[in-house]
Amino acid sequence: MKKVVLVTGANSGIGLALCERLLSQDAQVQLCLACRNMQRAEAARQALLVSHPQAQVSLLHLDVGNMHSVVRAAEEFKQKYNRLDYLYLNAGIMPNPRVDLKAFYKGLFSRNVVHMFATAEGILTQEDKVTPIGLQEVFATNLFGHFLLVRELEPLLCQADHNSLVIWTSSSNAQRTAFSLDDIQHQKGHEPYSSSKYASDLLSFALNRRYNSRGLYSSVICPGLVMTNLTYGILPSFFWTLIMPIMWLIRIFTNTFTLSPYNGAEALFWLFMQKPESLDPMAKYHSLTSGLGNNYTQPRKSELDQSNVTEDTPEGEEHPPADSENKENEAEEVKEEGPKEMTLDEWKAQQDKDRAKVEFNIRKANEGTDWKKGYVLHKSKAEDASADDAAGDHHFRRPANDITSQLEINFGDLGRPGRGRGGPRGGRGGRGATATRPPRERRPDKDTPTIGGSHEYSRKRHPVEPNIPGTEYIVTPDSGVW
Ligand SMILES: NC(=O)C1=CN([C@@H]2O[C@H](COP(=O)(O)OP(=O)(O)OC[C@H]3O[C@@H](n4cnc5c(N)ncnc54)[C@H](OP(=O)(O)O)[C@@H]3O)[C@@H](O)[C@H]2O)C=CC1
Ligand SMILES: CC(C)CCC[C@@H](C)[C@H]1CC[C@H]2C3=C(CC[C@]12C)[C@@]1(C)CCC(=O)[C@@H](C)[C@@H]1CC3
Repeated sequence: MKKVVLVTGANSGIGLALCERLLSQDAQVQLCLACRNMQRAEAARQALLVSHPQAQVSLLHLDVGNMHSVVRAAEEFKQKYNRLDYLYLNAGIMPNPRVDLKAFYKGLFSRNVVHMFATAEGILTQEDKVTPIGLQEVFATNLFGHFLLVRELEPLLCQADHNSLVIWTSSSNAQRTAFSLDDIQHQKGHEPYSSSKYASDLLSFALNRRYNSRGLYSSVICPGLVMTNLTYGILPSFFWTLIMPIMWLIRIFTNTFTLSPYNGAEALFWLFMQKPESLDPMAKYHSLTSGLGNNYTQPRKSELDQSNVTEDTPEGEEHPPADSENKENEAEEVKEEGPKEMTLDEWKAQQDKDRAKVEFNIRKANEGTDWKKGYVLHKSKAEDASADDAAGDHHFRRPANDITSQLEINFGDLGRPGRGRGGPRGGRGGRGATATRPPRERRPDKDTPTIGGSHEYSRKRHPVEPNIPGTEYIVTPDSGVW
């Protein structure tokens, strides 16, 4: 069966490099480039066809920051394809970035210098703006549009005969301190990028909890520091070229300086070759490049749980390069971690120790929430057919200082036009779920009848009550999300 892969933000940078690598790996793959600018998209398609003339590459017009566009694009995609194996949520923006030179200079002479270069923590700010429907642009683009896309493509992602993987291009810049449930779109602060990336990590965790039983898995990656249009927005490209020797030098100390889009796409590409059910829902998969230029992927404990962090950062579980060219990874390079990093194995061991504490920390999602402060992102006329995600809950051990326990993520079902969920049922076999994943169970089909063309968007923010039938995407400052 030919795999169908959808990549957002595929016309440049890491997204385009990923497409190139996917086609080199699997000539049969059906690739769909989802881009907001069709000229740039066509140029990317042509570039891919030069090196892979037989490739099946289609274009999809998608402005992921525009919710109308997302719904339209999803409909178009569903008309064209009847499956979706990999959904790469890669498009992202960092508008008007500024480096705080004072903090940078201070960081240079502190013991956190490597951590600073790996994460840009505390030295990078942005100026955000508001979209026509009243969302913050960074959150709309990096998070909401992608989440809506997942929901709209649910019938293709949740099919009985195969598992699917949603992959978020997150960042090591995702910081818990930048995210607040009291300011869910980071309207008040100056780190919307970091905040939105942290929120995508949270959302990926929630998607796993909700959807693993239906064959949909979600992972987050960090591509490292990569020279793309995004970084050329921070410093001009000639400056980056000028300091490239310094960057190579820094790479000896931090393997997060992947620098080229090819290297940055390593973890995205590596995930393409994994069984979705074998992945760790709490890990962030990092593209890393050693001082000698070798690529590899390493899962690290995500920022979702930063409690119990030690100063020492021994080497973590490390995966070999996804391509055959790079054969050796150096052991010494993993010492570069900053003080907040912890390897996955170390973290798992720590979590096992703290399990009793963890269980005390779980509280009801709805506790103490003020639903009057919520507002509707997207309304549909569909009935909310018992959006109960409790079934999968106990399979996911919650982190010790679990912020996800404070989130209510409303996964009210969308009414589905036409095809409906499922496909041929049963008969997969062979793929055993791992200890970190719930066993896949088929639920009775809860879809409501066709509602084609019935999506409505609220231009105003309406206060809402929780779980109102027919209300789909809810943002509440206190209780979370959608
Ligand atoms: N470069 C880096 O060092 C790092 C990047 N990342 C993440 O990697 C991802 C890819 O970025 P990168 O390749 O670096 O940068 P690029 O700017 O090269 O790529 C971003 C892509 O996203 C697209 N995009 C932006 N906004 C929208 C939108 N509203 N609708 C549809 N597409 C959109 C861009 O399209 P267009 O060409 O039309 O603008 C472009 O194709 C981002 O999510 C970024 O946050 C994470 C960590 C580090
Ligand atoms: C001499 C130098 C190399 C000067 C560069 C200083 C800064 C401009 C960079 C230091 C760390 C970099 C960094 C990012 C941007 C540029 C720096 C702040 C990112 C925030 C880019 C986007 C991401 O998502 C992160 C993973 C990057 C982390 C490191």
